[in-house]
Amino acid sequence: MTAHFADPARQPAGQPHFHFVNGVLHAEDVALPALCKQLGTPLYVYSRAALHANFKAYRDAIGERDVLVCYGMKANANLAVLKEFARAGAGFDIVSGGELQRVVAAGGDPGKVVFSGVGKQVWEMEAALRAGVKCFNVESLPELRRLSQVASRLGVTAPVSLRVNPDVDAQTHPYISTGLKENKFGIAIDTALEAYRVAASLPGVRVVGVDCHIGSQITDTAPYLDALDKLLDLLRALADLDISIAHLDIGGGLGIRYDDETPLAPRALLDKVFARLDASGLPPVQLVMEPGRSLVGNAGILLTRVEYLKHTDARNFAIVDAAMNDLMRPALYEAWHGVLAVTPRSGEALSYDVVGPVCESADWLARERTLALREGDLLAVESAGAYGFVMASTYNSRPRPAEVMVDGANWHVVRTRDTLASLTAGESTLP
Ligand SMILES: Cc1ncc(COP(=O)(O)O)c(C=O)c1O
Ligand SMILES: N[C@@H](CCCC[NH3+])C(=O)O
Repeated sequence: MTAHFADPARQPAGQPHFHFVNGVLHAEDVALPALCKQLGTPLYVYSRAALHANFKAYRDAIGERDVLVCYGMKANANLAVLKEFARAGAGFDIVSGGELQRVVAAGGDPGKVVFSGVGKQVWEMEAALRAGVKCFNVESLPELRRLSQVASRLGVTAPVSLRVNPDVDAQTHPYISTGLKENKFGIAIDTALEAYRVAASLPGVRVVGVDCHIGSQITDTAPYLDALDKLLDLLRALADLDISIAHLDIGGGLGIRYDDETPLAPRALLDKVFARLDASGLPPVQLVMEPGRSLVGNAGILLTRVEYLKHTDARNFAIVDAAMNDLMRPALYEAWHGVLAVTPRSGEALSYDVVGPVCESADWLARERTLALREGDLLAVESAGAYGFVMASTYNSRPRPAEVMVDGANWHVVRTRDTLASLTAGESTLP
């Protein structure tokens, strides 16, 4: 198929499976206007081929090394997405009992699940122990003690890593940095050895690994390597205490291209990590990774239709039918997402703020974008596959959008739009 880019300067950013064919945006071989006609908007569209291409980038970088990729499923927890990664052999990084339930429902192997999160509840520990997860990434001493008690009561021992907070600056948005000592995550690196001693002494847990995750949307290898050096020192100290470690988990966080960022390719990071491990003089350990965004972010877009064009003295607004409740990242982090006309038109282009119908001034998807628009036009919000639908809410009593997976020339609705009835389900009024 020949792809004709309406505006070669503005192809979908880093999204090879979304492309213009004869001036119309396609997902793989599916023309998006026809899809919207059938399913309505707003609509999340994922490319199956893109998911697999992203996973393959990890596999190719891993080669023959012993690395388990545990998909950080908080980025996109749709069952169809999980199933693709489960079939490809991925494990999962979960942060709740609900995520565990989804992994099982998607056919994932609990034996390849690592359980992260600072606030694990007793029922979640019990469910994970019963399912037989690979490891609990424990984030505090109180959690460690609780886990030991819960496991002892069930007559099992819980496999644990301690999530170490290495106090490195991941140079990312402050809301998505997790490896600084002022962040709530993990156990401070300078107290980690003592925490491992405690772990080794507790009856209900058994130490299997060391874990770390420093943040998200990281585009440089340096913070990872700074953290790794600290973890390797810890491994040496643990070896001196005869505490043996089977795996080292370096977390996720690899950044993607939203605008003009250079993404952090798995190979660029892993080649350097392997070199450090090989030079460390330590016995070989399995490496675990927890990538989320880099597996799904550029495998998805959000389609929306222009309801109104509103021109004021100060601004031109394209008021669209998607809003901050559907894609929260711009409102929450002032995140930049590309916006493309699905069928770009010639004519006068104006600078538009693309905004939704929600009653908040933070309800914008993009600002000051040069677009030639008419009412009824379709827009694609790029790089919406990660932290898109999963963070959607029904604020303003808006049904959450449907999700569709495109596979070549076929597509499948992998989650239907919320019904209006579902918006009042479970509520009752006083007599
Ligand atoms: C513990 C943990 N692992 C993995 C991830 C996935 O991160 P990312 O989507 O940036 O790869 C996150 C989110 O930042 C996380 O908190
Ligand atoms: N929700 C964030 C990422 C959070 C990472 C989870 N620890 C985002 O959209 O960028």
